[in-house]
Amino acid sequence: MGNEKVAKQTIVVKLGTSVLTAGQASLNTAQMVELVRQCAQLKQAGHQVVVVTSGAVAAGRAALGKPCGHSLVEKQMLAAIGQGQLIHLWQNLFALYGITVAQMLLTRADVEDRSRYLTARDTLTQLLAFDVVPIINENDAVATAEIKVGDNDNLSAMVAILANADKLLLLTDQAGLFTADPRSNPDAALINEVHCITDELKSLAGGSGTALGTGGMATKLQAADIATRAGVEVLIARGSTPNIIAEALSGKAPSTTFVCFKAPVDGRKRWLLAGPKSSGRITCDEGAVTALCDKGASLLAKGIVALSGEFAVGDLVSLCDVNGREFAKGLCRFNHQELEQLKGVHSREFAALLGYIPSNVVLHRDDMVLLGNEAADKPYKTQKIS
Ligand SMILES: Nc1ncnc2c1ncn2[C@@H]1O[C@H](COP(=O)(O)OP(=O)(O)O)[C@@H](O)[C@H]1O
Ligand SMILES: N[C@@H](CCC(=O)OP(=O)(O)O)C(=O)O
Repeated sequence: MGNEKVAKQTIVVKLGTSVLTAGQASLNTAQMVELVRQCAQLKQAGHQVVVVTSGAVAAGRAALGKPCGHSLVEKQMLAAIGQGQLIHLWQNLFALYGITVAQMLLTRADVEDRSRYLTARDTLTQLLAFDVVPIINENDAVATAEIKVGDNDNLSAMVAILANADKLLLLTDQAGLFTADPRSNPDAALINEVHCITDELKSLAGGSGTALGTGGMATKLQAADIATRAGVEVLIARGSTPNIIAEALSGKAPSTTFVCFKAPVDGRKRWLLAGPKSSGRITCDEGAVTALCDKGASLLAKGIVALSGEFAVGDLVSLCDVNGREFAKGLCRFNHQELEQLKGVHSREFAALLGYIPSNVVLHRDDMVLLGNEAADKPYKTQKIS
């Protein structure tokens, strides 16, 4: 950080199991001490820090000392054992720097529901205002399949949106995203800058190469996709590199930066990006895509070509062009049965077809967020690292 004046930023630091265990079966305290020192340095430089921590399952496994953790319920039990140990450790380590920490355990349900999202956001904001470092993990012990995020990469993107963060730093056991998994491809090149998360890029990202990690690079790309769309810059870097937090943020260490071209979105539109899952898909004709993307219009039934999925009034749906590219999402004012009758139809015919007119538009502009994922000519740049 040096002594140079930097604008105060909110930085979310996600610490994967791979970093916290340094490749061993239990938490590596020396590594955690070093990461806390670096977070304290960030705060010293005037930034706000939020930590998204993995490692509860690893800590629980070591504490129990019996072979287990293959089934979901066993993993949940291990997380319940390990979470207490994990937060206790963070609390003691941050206390060495006079920093108070707070624990927040979240599931998808906490961000899906708008009022719960606002509560989590307000708590987080309040903690930061009081100079506390929030330490966040998924509430694994109670996270059923329906409500779990499932991996801390996606969770950290949601947290970055909740915290209105400037940057999300994903620290892992690799220097970033490579053109192939470096564990099995030693010639793989580091991708140092990503401009657009394309299907080609997604195909380069494999799962976790270890028994303890969840999701590998695939979930880190999903996280980068969500966070950059909300205006948060995302970096992936190796957590064990000396002074990595400052070095990655200043662009001095090898890393992958997901450049954010989108202006930050506000309020409800941030929640639309972080919170609800899409329940259906609406395919729009070319005219509708242009009207929505370039002219600030709302979606009319006339521009709908096809639909899929089952959704109720107020559910989140994805809007796609005729090539299947998702370009927006938002809250639909009709259910799927109604829309099946109304697609391609002018609103003046709604009353005759339905017997009532719930709304003249299918998706109002205010309830919609554009994803801005135009195909880029050069989606990424690679770099040789020694
Ligand atoms: N294209 C890729 N570039 C870098 N790492 C990759 C790639 N594909 C898969 N991986 C794997 O992703 C792993 C990191 O993810 P993960 O194990 O989930 O770590 P963490 O616990 O830090 O979230 C790496 O150890 C690597 O084996
Ligand atoms: N919530 C889990 C971690 C889940 C997860 O995504 O792990 P990782 O891929 O190591 O970041 C735990 O605390 O063990």
